[in-house]
Amino acid sequence: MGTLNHPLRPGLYAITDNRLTPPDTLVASVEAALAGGTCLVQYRDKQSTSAERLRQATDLNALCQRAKVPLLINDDPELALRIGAAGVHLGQDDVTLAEARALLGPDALIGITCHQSLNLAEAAAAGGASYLAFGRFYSSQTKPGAPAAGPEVLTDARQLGLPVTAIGGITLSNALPLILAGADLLAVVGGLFGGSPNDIEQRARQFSRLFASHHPLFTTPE
Ligand SMILES: Cc1ncc(COP(=O)(O)OP(=O)(O)O)c(N)n1
Ligand SMILES: Cc1ncsc1CCOP(=O)(O)O
Ligand SMILES: [Mg+2]
Repeated sequence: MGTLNHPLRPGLYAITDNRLTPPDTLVASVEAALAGGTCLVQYRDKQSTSAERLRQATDLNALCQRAKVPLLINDDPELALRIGAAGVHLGQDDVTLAEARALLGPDALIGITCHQSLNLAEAAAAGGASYLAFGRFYSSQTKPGAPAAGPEVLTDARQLGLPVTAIGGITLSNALPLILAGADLLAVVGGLFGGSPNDIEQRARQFSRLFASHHPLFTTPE
């Protein structure tokens, strides 16, 4: 996964969601996910007002900084810049990678959605992306219309030398084939934050254990 000095560690990538992590439970839910070994967090919120997004992202950034885990903001490089988040995740219809890189600078983490396309991944790698995201791999209640992908793209994308992320309908029951196919990060919404909030830490820990057992570069944080 990437080079030795790359700040991204392999493991669970927790993504928030208005429905499953509403404002009143957002911080506690992410705190539980971090306690279970989550190694990357994305604030993804397409419904709240700008003021609410600013407050929630600020709270999450403080939490993630304490845990020494990068926080990325979905879609919104300006919000990432404003709160000093580690970076952004961008899709093919969002602000371009070049614009985000110009705004956030060389050290920002910028992840790019590549759906199931190695061509999109090559373009993202050439443009300076920090990781490549593929999916959806399974049916997803969070984003049902996302284009489908198969695990072979994860294997093929490893040749590009960047961390490879899988997303879409991932649960503890279907995660392992994606790690074995080459995923460095599993980006999860429903499979982590769906179900009982009391079990978020335990679910995160079980995802982390899958990486510990099956990913060659998995390390536990200091
Ligand atoms: C890790 C990760 N991968 C893919 C996405 C999807 O991004 P995008 O295609 O821009 O869709 P939205 O999330 O904005 O609906 C993601 N957010 N994170
Ligand atoms: C944002 C996104 N992009 C592709 S699938 C997806 C949703 C992931 O959520 P879930 O883990 O609940 O399927
Ligand atoms: Mg987007």
